[in-house]
Amino acid sequence: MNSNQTRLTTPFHSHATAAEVIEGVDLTGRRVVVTGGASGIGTETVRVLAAAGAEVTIATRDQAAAAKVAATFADLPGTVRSAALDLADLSSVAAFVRDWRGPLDVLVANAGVMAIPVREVTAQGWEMQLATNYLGHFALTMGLYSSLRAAGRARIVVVSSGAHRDAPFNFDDPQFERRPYHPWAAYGQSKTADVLLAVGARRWAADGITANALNPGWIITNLQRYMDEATMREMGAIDENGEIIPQPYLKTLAQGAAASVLLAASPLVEGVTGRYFEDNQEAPPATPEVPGGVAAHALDPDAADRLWDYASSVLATA
Ligand SMILES: NC(=O)c1ccc[n+]([C@@H]2O[C@H](COP(=O)([O-])OP(=O)(O)OC[C@H]3O[C@@H](n4cnc5c(N)ncnc54)[C@H](O)[C@@H]3O)[C@@H](O)[C@H]2O)c1
Repeated sequence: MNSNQTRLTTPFHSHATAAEVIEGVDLTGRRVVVTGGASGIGTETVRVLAAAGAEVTIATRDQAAAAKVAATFADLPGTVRSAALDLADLSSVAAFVRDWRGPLDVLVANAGVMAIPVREVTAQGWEMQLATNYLGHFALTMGLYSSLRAAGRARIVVVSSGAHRDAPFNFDDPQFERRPYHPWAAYGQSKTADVLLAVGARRWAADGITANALNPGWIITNLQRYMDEATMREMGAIDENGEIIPQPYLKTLAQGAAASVLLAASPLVEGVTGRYFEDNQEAPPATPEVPGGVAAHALDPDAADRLWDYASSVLATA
């Protein structure tokens, strides 16, 4: 959102479900890719889009899990299939792109890893959280650009996180080669990069392609596997027995997938691009006083263009 834009609001409350936000929408014939769709928020996103009639491809490393998910959804009006994709391996991204045929209406860049405790690198030597959450998705988006353009009114949906607020993109040392690695700094930076991906894609508006980012909220999934019990307790997520504490802000999967589905399919956001959503609304600017919101560093168009150039140069040297 820049200063000339009014903030987009929807009739949906923060805990509306994914099914509720696209009630009555018919996605028959719409072709959708959901990365990381074999678990968590991604699976619910797949389910609701296929329930509305979409042809959904789960792009995933785990083919067995994806096959199980697809079998569970066999009775839905749409179709669900799976295809191999490892975002942390450029050759896998290239193979997915090579095998994709025809137009693509919606790309949901959902897959992610969070807070890997010790710096890991990919086959290309890239820091794992940046590579998985952002660089792999950037490569995928670039590779699928002509398919998105061919769809006419394609949408890119990038699943970011509130963690973006703590971490501007560090152009001096994005890969943590000189500064000490920190699991949350790396996660936050990758999620800032995800918002900037949506902002940078405004260059494709003339092709009918829109791109928006979102924070799904806090949902207990496999994502928290690197968080130890002490951290979960500190965050108020679990009690002393390791039981999840019900929180007003904690969301179910059905609620956590709502913003993804809203941005993927709702007519309310037709033509809207380069924005960041939270609790099913376009987020206000983050301030120290109020929790939530979008940090200015994530919507900065200059940073978005600089990051686009950075990612393009990194991919070119791989
Ligand atoms: N759960 C939350 O509270 C929360 C909060 C904010 C943001 N998010 C974001 O939501 C998205 C979905 O997370 P989730 O909570 O459903 O967790 P999840 O762990 O259930 O799902 C993440 C998916 O990404 C896939 N993935 C990981 N690395 C991959 C790779 N290299 N190639 C292909 N796929 C890969 C995993 O296999 C998994 O299916 C993530 O981007 C996450 O950062 C989640």
